[in-house]
Amino acid sequence: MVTRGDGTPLVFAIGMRTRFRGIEVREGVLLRGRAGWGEFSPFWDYDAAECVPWLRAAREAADEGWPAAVRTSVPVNCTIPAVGPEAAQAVVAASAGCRTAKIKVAEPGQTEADDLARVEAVRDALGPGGRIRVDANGLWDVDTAVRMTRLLDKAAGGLEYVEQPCRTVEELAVVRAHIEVPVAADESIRRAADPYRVVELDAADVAVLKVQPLGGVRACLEIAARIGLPVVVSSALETSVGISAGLALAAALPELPYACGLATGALLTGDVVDAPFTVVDGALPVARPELAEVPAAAPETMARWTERLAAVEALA
Ligand SMILES: O=C(O)CCC(=O)C1=CC=C[C@@H](O)[C@@H]1C(=O)O
Ligand SMILES: [Mg+2]
Repeated sequence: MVTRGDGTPLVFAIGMRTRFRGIEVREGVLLRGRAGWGEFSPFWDYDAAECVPWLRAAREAADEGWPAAVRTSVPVNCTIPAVGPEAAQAVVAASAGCRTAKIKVAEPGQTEADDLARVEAVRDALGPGGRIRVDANGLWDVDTAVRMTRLLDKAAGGLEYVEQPCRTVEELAVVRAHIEVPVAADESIRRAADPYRVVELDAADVAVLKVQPLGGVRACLEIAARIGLPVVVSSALETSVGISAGLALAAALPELPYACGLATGALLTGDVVDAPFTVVDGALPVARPELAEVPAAAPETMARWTERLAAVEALA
């Protein structure tokens, strides 16, 4: 495991610009190997066993590197947290040419009217040619998912897809049978014992692939080759170290029919590399940036991650 000069692991803690996925600080550990740097940064609601693929992804990045790229640039979507209409339009305006927007909906404590207003505002900012997808993170029941997808489809002037409208694969299948909007499976793949059940149950049109939760670029390429659905690459809100792994996956996929959710560096107030990824004309370059001087995290944060890493390494 890489350490700072004094033998402590390289733990980072970076503030989020906006609360997203219930977090306000993004933490993790950077590992160095002969191939470069890897990022191990599972969210804290993952237990040690669920963190094993995250560690495998970090070790793949650090020790092996990634398969050959078939493209040098990846189109990306902008990611819009559960913010008000004006703030949502500001994200689109600052997205440096993204033609696709993914909008968080079904945020706990917010109303359906909040979601409809946010989606309408994004369509207004994006213009008629842009693509809009929404992500409910599995928080709707089936009836709400059917009703809200239809309403959001109208508010958006057409949705590209609805991501994880309900929690279970069975529920996704029922919703999919009752709506016109394509369904993208995310948690039903990355937190599932069997990621292929979404196909067995005819529950999704699109598969979302995230490198860390699914165990690395090669593991994701295997799912992409076997699942028989078009895939979209999405981040786990990583620093540019972790994003470079997502870009390596997007670069190695034979087909890339959707803009990828890899511009999430915009959600962080800082980074761990000298030249953080910056969107140009709605795309990111396939690259592996050099590490900067990473400010030391607080002692209790260091201790927490050192303990977590040891616990997961014991299972890996
Ligand atoms: O896909 C994107 O546009 C950005 C990444 C993103 O939306 C997410 C990252 C990590 C966990 C979730 O909060 C969320 C998702 O569910 O896809
Ligand atoms: Mg999602």
